[in-house]
Amino acid sequence: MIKVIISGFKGRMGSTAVEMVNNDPKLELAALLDPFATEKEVAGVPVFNDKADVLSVATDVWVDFTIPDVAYDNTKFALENKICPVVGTTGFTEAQITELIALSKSKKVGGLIAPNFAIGAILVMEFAKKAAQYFPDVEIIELHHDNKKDAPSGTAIKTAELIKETRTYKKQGAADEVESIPGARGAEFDGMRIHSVRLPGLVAHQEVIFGAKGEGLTLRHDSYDRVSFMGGVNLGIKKVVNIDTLVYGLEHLL
Ligand SMILES: NC(=O)C1=CN([C@@H]2O[C@H](COP(=O)(O)OP(=O)(O)OC[C@H]3O[C@@H](n4cnc5c(N)ncnc54)[C@H](OP(=O)(O)O)[C@@H]3O)[C@@H](O)[C@H]2O)C=CC1
Ligand SMILES: O=C(O)C1=N[C@H](C(=O)O)C[C@H](O)C1
Repeated sequence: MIKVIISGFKGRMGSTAVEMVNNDPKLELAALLDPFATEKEVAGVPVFNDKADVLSVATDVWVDFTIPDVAYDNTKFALENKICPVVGTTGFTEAQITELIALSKSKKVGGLIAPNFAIGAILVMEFAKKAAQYFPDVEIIELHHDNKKDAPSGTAIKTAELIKETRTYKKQGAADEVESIPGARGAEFDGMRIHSVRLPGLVAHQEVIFGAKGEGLTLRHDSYDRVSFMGGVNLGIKKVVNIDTLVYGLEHLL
């Protein structure tokens, strides 16, 4: 039985993860964390407001769906206390990820930071990396619900990072292009462009559009429901307890 703590358990993803853990007989919900929670327990599971108090119960895996400002500290705290982090919260910097990987290696604790847990999103990233070898002109459009705090999405950043590995650098668009409204061409990452759409009704969606002479290629993934992320979270929880380093991206555990 793997004992799990869920940080951010009242949020959209945290509450879906609680349901997933409760429905898996191989997992046990051992603790819940939210600094603003007033209840002391939920169905017999202790609720903590302060992460230091989580250490009063035995836990193997720390699932984190909170906010960028606290997820880095939470992940560091979990690793330092030999709890394997499975982190979906986005907004980590490259330097933070590098530092956390080094910490995990020194502590010999497994972990996962995954900007996206949906298998279709992982496949789009992999296909995009492959396509960028042949199509250096690419724009990423990510579309999310209007309560999302970070932009661009963690998935869009990771997609751009993977594309960068195979794409020959190119500053896209006309050399003399002008933005008559600032931001019209989106964010620039290594010469390619990322656009963020926020609308009520959306969940999580991404298009990677490649263009070349006389042809185009569009890769699209849609998460219509947060249940789409739960297979990946479940797999992450079960895998991190058997590895001794933190990895960035679910693809490393598939
Ligand atoms: N990797 C993936 O596949 C996915 C990742 N995400 C990412 O997960 C994160 C959460 O998304 P979502 O669930 O939609 O957001 P929500 O705003 O619904 O949930 C975040 C929760 O964290 C709580 N919180 C704030 N501070 C703390 C803290 N210090 N400790 C514990 N909990 C805290 C918030 O409480 P309060 O509201 O009271 O402030 C809220 O309940 C985002 O970064 C998002 O990008 C989302 C979907 C999929
Ligand atoms: O905030 C969200 O909702 C999502 N966040 C992740 C991201 O930033 O990529 C994953 C998914 O897109 C949903």
